[in-house]
Amino acid sequence: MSFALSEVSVRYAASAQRASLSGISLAAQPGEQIALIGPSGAGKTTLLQVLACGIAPTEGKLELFGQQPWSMPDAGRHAMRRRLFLAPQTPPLPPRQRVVTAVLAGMLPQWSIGRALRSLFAPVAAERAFEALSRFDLGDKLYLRVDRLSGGERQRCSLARLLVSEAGLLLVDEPLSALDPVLAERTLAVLQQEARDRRATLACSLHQVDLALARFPRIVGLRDGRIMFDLPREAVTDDMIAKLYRDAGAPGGQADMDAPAEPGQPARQPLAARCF
Ligand SMILES: Nc1ncnc2c1ncn2[C@@H]1O[C@H](COP(=O)(O)OP(=O)(O)OP(=O)(O)O)[C@@H](O)[C@H]1O
Repeated sequence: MSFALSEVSVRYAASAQRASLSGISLAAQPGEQIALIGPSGAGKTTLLQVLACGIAPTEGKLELFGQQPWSMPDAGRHAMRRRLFLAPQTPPLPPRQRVVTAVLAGMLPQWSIGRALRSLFAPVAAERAFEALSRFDLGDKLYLRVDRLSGGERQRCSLARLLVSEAGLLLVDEPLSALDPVLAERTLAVLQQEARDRRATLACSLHQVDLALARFPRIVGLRDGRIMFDLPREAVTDDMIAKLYRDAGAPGGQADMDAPAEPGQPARQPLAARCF
């Protein structure tokens, strides 16, 4: 098993009265490709952060590669993080850094401190960065400064980091948000091919539902921190998608349903429970 979440809940200190994830159970075999879909605020980023050991579950259990990272000493958990790669929604690329250095940061977990320091001054594997960037049509940007890139180029530069990593679990958070439809399709194809080539597990959050259904064999629909469905794409219906996104964030959505009922009125059912 690449990962297994059982009954995982997350409450952020800043919004502790409401769980951002509620009792999530989800597991993936090596090599599986899973799309996470759902409205804004559904908990997709939080779920990826939990899988990346960036956030400890408030309740429940996380297993990665058959081990429980939060039962380990810090050093063991850091070692485990080297086996996964999280490409965040907003890439943390230093603006004044050259693209080559930013991409090679994806290799840092494999390098000694000496090699990492040397590479800051003279990139030690520039050809790897060039190959990765070329797969996203950015080979000519190798020595440009990051702040000279467009938003879409920066996003793909961040994904090139994933290509030079050696991770077996690839966690990708909305990788296509700054890309036009043609580039989005090509970029996703590169990510999925890379995952197949290295037999890595890929979990990818997407707002492009059509693309998710067209390209991913397994679709997980999240809403209000809960899994609404976890199905092969052939089993996902238009009705399920409509319900997943219906009234999300609008008055009458989950937040409204959580409000106490008026005296004498029956307690209101959460929206999720009504829909599914
Ligand atoms: N650091 C934080 N502190 C407090 N609440 C947070 C924090 N991060 C996320 N949340 C809350 O947790 C919930 C889930 O957020 P999350 O970012 O996981 O959703 P998402 O599905 O990735 O949304 P989007 O599609 O808009 O990126 C939201 O209600 C959000 O406000």
